[in-house]
Amino acid sequence: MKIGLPKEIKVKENRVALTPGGVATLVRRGHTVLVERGAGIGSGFQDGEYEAAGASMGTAAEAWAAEMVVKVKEPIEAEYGFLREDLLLFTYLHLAADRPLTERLLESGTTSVAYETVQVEDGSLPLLTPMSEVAGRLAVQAGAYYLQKPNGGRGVLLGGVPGVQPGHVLVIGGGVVGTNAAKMAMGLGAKVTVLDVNQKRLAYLDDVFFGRLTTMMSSEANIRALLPETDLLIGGVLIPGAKAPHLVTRDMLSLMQEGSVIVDVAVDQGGCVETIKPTTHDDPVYTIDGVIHYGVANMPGAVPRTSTFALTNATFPYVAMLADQGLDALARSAALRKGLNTRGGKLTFAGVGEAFGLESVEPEAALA
Ligand SMILES: NC(=O)C1=CN([C@@H]2O[C@H](COP(=O)(O)OP(=O)(O)OC[C@H]3O[C@@H](n4cnc5c(N)ncnc54)[C@H](O)[C@@H]3O)[C@@H](O)[C@H]2O)C=CC1
Ligand SMILES: CC(=O)C(=O)O
Ligand SMILES: [Mg+2]
Repeated sequence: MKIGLPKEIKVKENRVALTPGGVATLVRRGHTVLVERGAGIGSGFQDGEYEAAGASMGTAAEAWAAEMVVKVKEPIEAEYGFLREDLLLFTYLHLAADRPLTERLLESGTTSVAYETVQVEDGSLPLLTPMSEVAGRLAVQAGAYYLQKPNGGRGVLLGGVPGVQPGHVLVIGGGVVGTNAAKMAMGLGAKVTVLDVNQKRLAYLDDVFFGRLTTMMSSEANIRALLPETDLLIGGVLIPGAKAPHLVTRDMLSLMQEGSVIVDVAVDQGGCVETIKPTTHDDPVYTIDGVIHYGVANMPGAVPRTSTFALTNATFPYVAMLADQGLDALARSAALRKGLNTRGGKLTFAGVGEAFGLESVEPEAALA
């Protein structure tokens, strides 16, 4: 198969979807890989390393002309023109929060497989997990930074010092993002509370962290009770493929202290905080009612050297499956089939259909 690897052009997105090692494996298996010049630079991979791995180097248009394009982030407007009916696109899409892209994928007839909805039998999301680990950990670093007075925050050191209370980190959603955020926050010495609606998850966190954090059922009453004492709120809620529920509403901001910080990692699925909107690494925060909001939708892009390895470790087996088997891979792998979001002008992911009031069909029907 001809596989294209374009350079990411979202603001400060320095990850790349294949390492030179991944390219070498694909070439050994008989595939042709076309890499856009400079695609790996942000992650520390020179063009020469891709050439040595057997790739041809070219322009964005040449990479996009391949049968399958592998990317990291969703196509942004400047890339919409590359979408076409005989293209297989494998990348993060987060369509439930992006109507324009959903429409362009449908109009163009592109076959798109979203990393974040590939789902294995135990219900976990193997291609989202590594980036959620990164983003959960980064959320605490970002939050600690913006809590500092010169950065606009209320001047709280998360770990406190002997004789002074630590900061309080409230994590909503105790999945991968939430657990990694909680670990980092505890590592700094903060007081940590995790909310989830999944009792089993709360029990797991309670067992693993043995009283070092507090778990509570996620409910409006509990959120309202906790907000006045929260210095840093981290949003890590996910209903796979669907728009996130708004658990912190606009009126609740007045319960928070001035200079407290919200990092809503779930922003890529619309966010669990009503007032969050997507921001970029160039301009990551804004303030509403005295509360700093951080809404970067590609947080792992800030640590590309770590993230590219973590992402490609997880994606590569699926890239190889699609390269070797083409669309048959979707027929054979139930996990990959869950990743199918659009095919031949049809929407194949129900959560996206529900977000926009669009009709969706089963992936099997669109592939038949
Ligand atoms: N901004 C960024 O750069 C990145 C964003 N993300 C996003 O972070 C979000 C979380 O991802 P993961 O942690 O991997 O998901 P996950 O599935 O591991 O965890 C989500 C948790 O939310 C819980 N939940 C569902 N409804 C809830 C409610 N009403 N109240 C409290 N908890 C609730 C679930 O029970 C689950 O434990 C996703 O939207 C993901 O796309 C992930 C990586 C990077
Ligand atoms: C999950 C995601 O969207 C990211 O890593 O950028
Ligand atoms: Mg996004």
